[in-house]
Parts: sequence; structure tokens; C-alpha cells
Amino acid sequence: MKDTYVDKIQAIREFLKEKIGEKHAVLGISSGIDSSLVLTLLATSIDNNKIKAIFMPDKYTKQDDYEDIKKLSESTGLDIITVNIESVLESYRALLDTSDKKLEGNIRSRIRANILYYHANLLGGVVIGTTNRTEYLLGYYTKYGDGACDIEPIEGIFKTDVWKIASILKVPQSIIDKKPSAGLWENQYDEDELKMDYHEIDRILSDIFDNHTLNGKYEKLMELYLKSMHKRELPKAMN
Ligand SMILES: Nc1ncnc2c1ncn2[C@@H]1O[C@H](COP(=O)(O)OP(=O)(O)OC[C@H]2O[C@@H]([n+]3cccc(C(=O)O)c3)[C@H](O)[C@@H]2O)[C@@H](O)[C@H]1O
Ligand SMILES: Nc1ncnc2c1ncn2[C@@H]1O[C@H](COP(=O)(O)OP(=O)(O)OP(=O)(O)O)[C@@H](O)[C@H]1O
Ligand SMILES: [Mg+2]
Repeated sequence: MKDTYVDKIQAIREFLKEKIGEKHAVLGISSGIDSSLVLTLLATSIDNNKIKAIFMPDKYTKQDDYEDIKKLSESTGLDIITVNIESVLESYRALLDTSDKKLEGNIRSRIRANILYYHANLLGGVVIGTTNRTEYLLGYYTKYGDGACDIEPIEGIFKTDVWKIASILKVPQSIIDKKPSAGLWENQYDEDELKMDYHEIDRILSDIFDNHTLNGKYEKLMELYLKSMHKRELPKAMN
């Protein structure tokens, strides 16, 4: 079992080396497990001087996240720069009605994408995404927000496997233990919004997409998959 994970780790490292080449890699680091794992994999795959890791807190960011960023910087040996986005959000609040927390959440995600692409432009680099297979299949990400990137190294890995691989690679334990959160509004947690536990979600998704069987509460997940089909396709174009 562990060998399978070791093989996956090796395959992702090879993928990162090949796809990034000599370019810079730019990525957003939240101190959540997905971005922490991707940064840990990058640190052992490419020239560390070519990694631009950016933490972009706002007023909802918890003190624990700031501390986990320090731990991650120590465990990877990489600098993580901080860009606070609250003032940018204030500008949006002055322009638009942001009273709907989900709409404001998507703006947060797209502000972060904007900052990452600024650095990719500046450095001649590529933006590294952190969407895992569970999020990809459910469309559980903001289109052109955290979904905006050039390379997706963990898109084939279910969330529950992200935890296992992070544990093998010794990502700081407080990051592994943290409850998954998109952090798009105060106390937003993935499993509350999805109304299901990630272990159950991954079991059902694996049954549908790997084993081609339908078990458990698959209807709701199938509905999310079908509703988000557009996020996995290029824009419809008339030629
Ligand atoms: N059929 C269709 N064909 C083509 N395009 C279609 C479409 N239906 C909607 N669209 C477009 O897509 C838009 C809706 O998509 P989008 O803007 O993404 O918005 P939406 O999917 O409604 O919201 C994003 C979801 O992802 C979650 N999220 C976001 C960020 C990070 C994380 C995380 O896990 O960290 C989770 C967030 O909590 C929320 O539940 C529509 O406004 C429309 O522009
Ligand atoms: N405060 C932040 N600073 C920098 N990047 C962020 C921040 N919040 C979100 N992001 C970016 O958006 C991505 C999507 O967020 P998501 O919550 O799915 O992943 P995560 O925080 O790494 O892990 P988890 O899902 O367990 O919270 C992050 O991986 C990161 O690249
Ligand atoms: Mg998060």
C-alpha cells in the first residue's frame, strides 16, 4: 500500500520537473493541506531559488495559520512571502455589493489568482494549482480563482490520499490535522458546505469513477459533478 504512495510521490516529482523545467513556479500557500503538500513536493523537485510561495491572508485568517506558515517554511526550507489582500477587498466593497458571502468569497479567490499571475508574468514563471481530485470532480473551487493555473500536480489525488502522502512527507502535523477550509468566509469548512465527510465523499467518488458502481449517497455528488462540467471544459467557442 505504502509503495503505491511512494510511486505516486515519485510520479508527481517527475511531472513537476518536466512541466516546470527551468521556469519559476508561483503558488499560493494558505497553510491548508493541499497547498502545503504541493509546496513540499516542489521543494524536492525543482531549484528552490525558482519557487515563489505567497501567503495571502485577509481579516478571516486565523492566528494558527500564520504559525503554520512559519512551520511550513521551516519544514521545506523555503521563504514564503506574505501579501495581505484585505485592502484590495475593501476596494471591491466600495465598488460592488459584496453582502453575499459566497460572491465575496469568489472575489477573494480571484484576487489571489491575480496576484499569482502578476508574479508569473514578472518572473516568466508558471502558476502551480492545488486542486485535488475530489475538488476537481465536484467543481469545488472558484472558476478562474483558485482554479486558475498552468499546472495541476495533485488533480489525480483524492483528498484522503493528500492526507496520507502529506503524512509520508512529514508535512507539519498541525497542518495535517487542520479542518479543510476554503477560508472564503468566516468559519467556512468544506465538509460543512458539502454536507459530507471527505472519507465518505472519496469512497463514493472512487466507486463511481474507478469501480463504476453506485453506492451510498452518490446522487448528490453526481449532481455536483454534472453541474460543474463547465469547469472541466474550455469555454464554448463558435468557430
Ligand atoms: N453551464 C455553464 N456553462 C458555462 N459556464 C457556467 C455554467 N454554469 C455556470 N457557469 C459559470 O460559472 C460561474 C460559477 O462558478 P464559480 O464562479 O466558480 O462559483 P461557484 O461554483 O458557485 O462557487 C464556488 C464554490 O467553490 C467553493 N470553493 C471556492 C474556492 C476554494 C474552495 C476550496 O476548497 O478551497 C472552494 C466555494 O465555497 C463555492 O462553493 C457562473 O457565474 C458562470 O459564470
Ligand atoms: N490565504 C491564502 N493565501 C494564499 N493562497 C491561498 C489562501 N487561501 C487559499 N489559497 C489558495 O487557494 C487554494 C485552494 O484552497 P483550498 O482551501 O482548497 O486548499 P488548502 O487551503 O491548501 O487546503 P484545505 O482544502 O485543506 O484547506 C490553496 O491551496 C491556495 O493555493
Ligand atoms: Mg484551505
